[in-house]
Amino acid sequence: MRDTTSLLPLIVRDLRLERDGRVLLDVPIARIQNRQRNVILGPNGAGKSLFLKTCHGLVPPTSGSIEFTRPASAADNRRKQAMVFQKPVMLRRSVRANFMHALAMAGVGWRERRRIATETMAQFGLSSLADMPARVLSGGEQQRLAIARAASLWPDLLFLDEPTSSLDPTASRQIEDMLEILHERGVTLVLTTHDLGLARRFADVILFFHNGRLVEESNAERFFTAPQTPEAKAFLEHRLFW
Ligand SMILES: Nc1ncnc2c1ncn2[C@@H]1O[C@H](COP(=O)(O)OP(=O)(O)OP(=O)(O)O)[C@@H](O)[C@H]1O
Repeated sequence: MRDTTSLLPLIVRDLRLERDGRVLLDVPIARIQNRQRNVILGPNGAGKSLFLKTCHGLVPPTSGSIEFTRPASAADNRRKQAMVFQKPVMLRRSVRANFMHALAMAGVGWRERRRIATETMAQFGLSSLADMPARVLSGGEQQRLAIARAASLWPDLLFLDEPTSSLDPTASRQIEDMLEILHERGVTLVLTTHDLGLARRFADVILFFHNGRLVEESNAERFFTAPQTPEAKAFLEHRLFW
């Protein structure tokens, strides 16, 4: 049963990430609200992936804070947020075993692991692949497995780095359908993408980055119809380069 006590909103304040004298991230304030579909846009090298990894706790910032409004224990925090990487990491085992391993790592008992794995595979159309070695799946199937595996404990917050990159239109649509299911089940989503079609269809909120700076955080409809900054306007007109 999903725990309905959310950690969110997540508030980012005065976040800076510097490496070798270069400012890679500069985010005075950002808010990830409960149950929203947040899409991070920006040109190559804008800092989108770094922002995700920093919010997820994988990259420590140079300064600033990233805080959940309702802080939980460290163990709860780990269980309540998950991240799917651009290149999914698959164990050299079956699809089912990939689920079982992830659930074991999260401290779920054996009987419960089997039940959750079976249910999650059924929910996301992966049952017929259960005994296939995960490494031989197509790119689209691997991405579906990676998302379903991360979602199997129904985290509060799921970060996804370019979940549809290098997928064909059908596989991309399957991923989008999965994301809609997660949204409907109350998972807050934060994803990066270069697919403006996906962003227009899917996003509630856009966080637009340029040169490491969060230039605009806005309701998605407003972002696409009336961008507030010259950078966002240029980006939407395909005129913004690094
Ligand atoms: N560990 C690191 N150390 C130093 N610089 C880094 C590190 N990781 C990323 N960078 C630099 O930070 C900048 C932002 O990288 P990031 O991967 O976040 O961009 P992005 O917006 O996700 O780009 P893309 O759309 O091309 O994936 C880049 O200039 C990159 O070279």
